[in-house]
Parts: sequence; structure tokens; C-alpha cells
Amino acid sequence: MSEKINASADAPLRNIYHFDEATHEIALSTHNLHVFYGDNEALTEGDLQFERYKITALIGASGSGKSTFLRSLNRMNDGIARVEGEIRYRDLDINSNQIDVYEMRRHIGMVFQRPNPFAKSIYDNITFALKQRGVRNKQRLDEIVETSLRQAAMWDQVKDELHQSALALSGGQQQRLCIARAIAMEPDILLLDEPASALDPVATSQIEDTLLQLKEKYTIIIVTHNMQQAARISDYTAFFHLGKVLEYDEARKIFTRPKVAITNDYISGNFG
Ligand SMILES: Nc1ncnc2c1ncn2[C@@H]1O[C@H](COP(=O)(O)OP(=O)(O)OP(=O)(O)O)[C@@H](O)[C@H]1O
Repeated sequence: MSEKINASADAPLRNIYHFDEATHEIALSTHNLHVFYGDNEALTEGDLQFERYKITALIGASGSGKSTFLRSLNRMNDGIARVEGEIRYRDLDINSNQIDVYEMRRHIGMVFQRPNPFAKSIYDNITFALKQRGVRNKQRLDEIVETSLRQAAMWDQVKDELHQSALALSGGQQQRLCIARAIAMEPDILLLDEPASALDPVATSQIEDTLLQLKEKYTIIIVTHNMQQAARISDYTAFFHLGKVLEYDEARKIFTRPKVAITNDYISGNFG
């Protein structure tokens, strides 16, 4: 990573690292990203790179633009906000009009804050999108169900009740089912918007363990308000403030010796 500090009289000190692409594989990057809700510019100069097979946490006070940024990464803001700038995935700008958004979302999956399983069985939750895409072979579907549930660390708990309603699961299990549903599409990148905020500490810890295992196969970008969680699981952390990324660095540096004073105030609990 090479350091780029940009300080000017009218801007707070920023500390944004850029990866050395010779030694770090970049899964996704944003370039000059700006997001507008009507006339309100909610995100400005969002320039970040995300390393493959790492967990990157997006932190910052409420309203700082984390979800706006995350949702832009797989075009969830389409029809809600105007997104300017580039989002590079492989050799594509996925913010371009030429992109097949549904196909792109197969590669860049999303899990939301509140578990949102379909009112269907556990099995059908995982196979629904696959069947829509033409996967019909029962053996293949069974395999994907098992693999996805294993990766989401819930196979042993539910393997005998795959045809029960997903709505009968606990909140933590529902969230892991949503992770399994996203994984079943074999994405490269998983976006998670506060996936544990509605869960108790035990379920939260299970989700964290699951994410740590998943990063062997997926690049993970997670919004969280929980500083301990960000410190525990993320490799890199981006601190958002008033619609701007003020600091982006290795998580251990952000949480032990941040370079920007406002980051320090936030992680010390002085505001937010
Ligand atoms: N659908 C929307 N329509 C209009 N403005 C929005 C919309 N969603 C977010 N905003 C505005 O964009 C700004 C950034 O909001 P965003 O939800 O991205 O922040 P956040 O850091 O994720 O906050 P939180 O932690 O509370 O979820 C805020 O000023 C918010 O009011």
C-alpha cells in the first residue's frame, strides 16, 4: 500500500491508502464517485480500492454516507439516487448504462440489515434465484443448498428441516440463511449492510465467525456501527464523515493509531 495524504487549508486532513497493484489483487474500486439524492450530494469523492479475499469495514456516524456508498456498489441506488463516477469490477465500469444489472448482482451480492428471507422453505429460499436462472437438476440444487448452508455455518442446524418455513428460524439463523442465499449465486463480492445490528450478541458472534470463514472465498465489504466488530473482523477500514471518506487504512492502524483526528474522535466514542 502506498500512502497518499491530501491536506489543504479548506479540507480536513485525509489519509487514503492506495494498494500496490503489483502485490495486491483489487476486486473492486471506485473512482470519483459522487451520489446525489435530488440536489443533496450525499457522497463525494468516494475513491476506494477493495482487496480480494479481505474484509473491509465501512464505519462512520449515522448519515455519513456508508450505506449510500455500499448500495452504489451493486446499483441498489438505481432509481433512488444519481450516481456519478466509475465503479470498476474486472475490466468493466458497473456504473455504466451498458451493464446488465441483474447479471452484475450475481457477482456482487448483498445482504441487508434486517434478515429478509422469502416466505418459503429454507430450501426454496436458496434455490429460488437459481431456478429462475435455469438450474433445474435436483442433485445440483441439493448440492448447492448443502454447500451454501455449510459455508453460512448453519447446515448442521437445519439439514433435517430444509422444507420448513424460513420464517420459523431465529433472527440470527434467518440472517445466515440470507448469507447462504447470496452465496448460492457464487458471487465474487459480498456486500453486507449492518448484517448483525438486529441480532443478539451470540448470533452476532456467529455471523462474525461466518464472515471470517467466508473471506477465504469472497471479498467482503461490510457497513457496521459496531467498532469492536470492525476491529475484530476487518482487514481494512474506511472511515466516512459527512459524505466523504476521511481515512482508509489497515484496520489495525485505524483502531490503534489513526492519522486523522476526527477518526480518532469517532472510534473513541467522542461523537456519533
Ligand atoms: N433514499 C434517500 N433519499 C434521500 N436522502 C437519503 C436517502 N438515503 C440516504 N439519504 C441521505 O444521504 C445521507 C447519507 O445517508 P446514509 O444512509 O448513506 O448514511 P449512513 O452513514 O449509512 O447512515 P446510517 O448509519 O444511519 O445508516 C444522509 O443525509 C441521508 O439523509
